[in-house]
Amino acid sequence: MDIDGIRKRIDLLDDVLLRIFNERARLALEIGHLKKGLNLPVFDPSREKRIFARMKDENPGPLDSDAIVRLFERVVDESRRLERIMSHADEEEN
Ligand SMILES: O=C(O)C(=O)C[C@]1(C(=O)O)C=C[C@@H](O)C=C1
Repeated sequence: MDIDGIRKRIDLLDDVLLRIFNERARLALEIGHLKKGLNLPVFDPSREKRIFARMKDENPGPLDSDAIVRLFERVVDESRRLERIMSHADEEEN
């Protein structure tokens, strides 16, 4: 396949990633609301460790374990950020 053909396939995958990143973020926000109601902290390091360990175990490559962990750290970091923004916005409303 030529470069344009491969780029079209990458664009399609990027569309899927975009949808999935946002769907994941929405679920993290739901957890954020529940945690707020239960007075639990946003940051759950043991849960994050389990996510990274599971993704390393399931990783088929060619990305190596370090790359997978870096990517998921980024994703989870953004969920945490969103949960905190939502939590502060709730506080300002009340
Ligand atoms: O599972 C949670 O407790 C979440 O808040 C979601 C999430 C995630 O993005 O997966 C985000 C922050 C936590 O530190 C752990 C995991």
